[in-house]
Amino acid sequence: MYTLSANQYGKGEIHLVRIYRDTPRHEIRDLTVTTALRGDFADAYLSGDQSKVLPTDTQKNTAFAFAKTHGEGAVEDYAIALGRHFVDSDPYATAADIDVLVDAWDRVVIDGAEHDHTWVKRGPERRTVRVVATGTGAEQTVEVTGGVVDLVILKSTGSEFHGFHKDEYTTLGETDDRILATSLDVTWRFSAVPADWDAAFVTIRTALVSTFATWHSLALQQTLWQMGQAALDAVPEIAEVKLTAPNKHHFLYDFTRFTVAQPIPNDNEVFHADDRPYGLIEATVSRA
Ligand SMILES: O=c1[nH]c(=O)c2[nH]c(=O)[nH]c2[nH]1
Repeated sequence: MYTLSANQYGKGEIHLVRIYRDTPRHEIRDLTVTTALRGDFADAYLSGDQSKVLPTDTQKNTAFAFAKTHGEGAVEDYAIALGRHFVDSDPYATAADIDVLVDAWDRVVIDGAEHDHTWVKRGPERRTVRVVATGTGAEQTVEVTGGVVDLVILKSTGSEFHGFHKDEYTTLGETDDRILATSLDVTWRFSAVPADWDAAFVTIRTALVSTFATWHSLALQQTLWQMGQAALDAVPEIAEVKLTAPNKHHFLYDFTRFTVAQPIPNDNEVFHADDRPYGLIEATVSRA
């Protein structure tokens, strides 16, 4: 009467910190890893037979072990090794999804000199890596998606919004000068392996941020379209960019309602930063 249409299982948000301490100047890598296996696991649900289930606890242990044994390259290399390991070694897994959130730490600077082993967490922005490893041997495919979440960005001018469609419920005023602010979640799908995963991330992030800053915006929609194109221009190894952008509205505070003797001017200087609701603007930009 019913069918188990889909299932997957794994460990959520394995928070692991790897310190590289081969020299007095240590390095830190702060990862939050989520694993998910797909494959011949229906019995675990349908009859309660767990004989094919590699425990999520084991998946967690493997994530920690690989931080040491496969942690020398980029985060992408680590995630690829972990994903491949699960599909190569688990006879019941046909696919493994590895999602990684990377927290950045900035080195403490004392009297102009970077400290060797102390950092301050940057946040909230985090780099993301998603690896989907499917199949084994010659049939194996590995898809890599890079990205960034919670990239909060604001420009105080260079943004307009007017000429929009209006109906009997429209109250929004037109503007040729407003704050444009968002918290970007962006992913980009790799169609080829870049020479340097870290350099690809920096190049794409720079393209996104500088386009947001320099493009004179007629709407957040138009800005996203420009940012997506800039990312594709910057790194040939990516095939598609998905952008999700809440429009973090900043409303000019209305001082004209006050009965003060001297009217208080507000020439785009004082805003109410409204956290919700927000416009939610999304776009996927692909190579034609
Ligand atoms: O850039 C914008 N796009 C919209 O679709 C929209 N709608 C709205 O009320 N403000 C804005 N701003």
